[in-house]
Amino acid sequence: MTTDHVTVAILGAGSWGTTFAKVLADAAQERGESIDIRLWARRQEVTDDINTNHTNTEYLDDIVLPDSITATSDAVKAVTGAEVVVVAVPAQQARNTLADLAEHIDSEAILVSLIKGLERSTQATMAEVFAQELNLPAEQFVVVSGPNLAKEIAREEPTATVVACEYEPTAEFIAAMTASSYFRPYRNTDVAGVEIGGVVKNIIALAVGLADGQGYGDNSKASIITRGLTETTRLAMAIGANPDTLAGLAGLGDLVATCASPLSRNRTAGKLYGQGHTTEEVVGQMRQTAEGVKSVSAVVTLAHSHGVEMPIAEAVNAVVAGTIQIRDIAQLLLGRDLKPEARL
Ligand SMILES: NC(=O)c1ccc[n+]([C@@H]2O[C@H](COP(=O)([O-])OP(=O)(O)OC[C@H]3O[C@@H](n4cnc5c(N)ncnc54)[C@H](O)[C@@H]3O)[C@@H](O)[C@H]2O)c1
Ligand SMILES: O=P(O)(O)OC[C@H](O)CO
Repeated sequence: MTTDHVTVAILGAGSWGTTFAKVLADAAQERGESIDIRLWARRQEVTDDINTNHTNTEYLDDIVLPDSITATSDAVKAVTGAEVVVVAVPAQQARNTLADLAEHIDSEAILVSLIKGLERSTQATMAEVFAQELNLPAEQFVVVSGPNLAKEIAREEPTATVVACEYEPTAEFIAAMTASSYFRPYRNTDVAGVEIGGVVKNIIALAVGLADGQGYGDNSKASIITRGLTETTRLAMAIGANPDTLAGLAGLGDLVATCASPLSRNRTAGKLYGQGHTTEEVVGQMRQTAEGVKSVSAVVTLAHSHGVEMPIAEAVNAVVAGTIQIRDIAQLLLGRDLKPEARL
């Protein structure tokens, strides 16, 4: 696999899909290689903004996008002939999006998931959804996940990430396509660990936002982050992941970025809950995807099926479902049986 003259389709021209297009374009330019990036946007006004002004103002303000990115509202046109297909739609839309395009995606194409969510109705990871819908071998599935707040990356602020594939040469290829002066990818073969890290950190960020909305300070938030990492790691190990992955960029790294940043949509949604808003009100106010709200019930169901204890995720699930009063959460978590700190 060579990185020169690659044709890439990106499905989803929101914050991260558009930013990732810029990452690929800038990396190719730095290597002195050409790349053809077709970004699929559902709405014509987004397509027009990208093609005419080289901006995606709705999601990325006045960030200028490289010329090698073209937008189309025709998803079939975007994926036809693409050697790499990147998927950046919300998790609950992944299956339908792939099913609609399955016959047009090249059987040898590499599929890259940027998604940090589980499918709510099946508790499937994106690795599972992609494999089921495209009959995709593990060697062709890559997940990219890490402390990657899109707006910071679009401004070319330095960051690292994880590019995971069970077949290391594929991860190596996608890492080579993304590496640039502001974006440093590390390879990993632990797809399950990388995916779970990205999914559960959104739920922990909701909990941190909740604490914020309640007016609690840094001790409460540090406690949630630390114990949140413990329960994330427990779930990841139960589905066969390597605990080291969760101590890395796709676990701890992303957890810190998301829980600390006012840019995080999950943390912002959590804060609204903490201020007393209902799920209907929170979803109504959020203009972008907060995956944790949709994924939390699936995470809790998955944890139950593996006999894994996840008290913070359980509490967030109860808040999202509207079955608990916000003021009762602290006592729900602090009133549990005392036990040794042992991490796992
Ligand atoms: N924004 C970030 O900083 C960031 C970083 C890393 C990972 N992610 C993950 O990337 C994924 C996408 O997030 P985002 O931030 O780009 O979201 P976003 O809300 O900014 O954009 C989502 C995109 O999906 C499209 N979309 C919405 N519903 C759709 C449907 N029914 N069918 C097809 N397309 C649909 C939207 O039009 C939009 O283009 C999420 O899983 C998120 O967790 C986001
Ligand atoms: O804005 P959030 O909460 O979806 O988080 C964005 C990224 O996942 C951070 O790595």
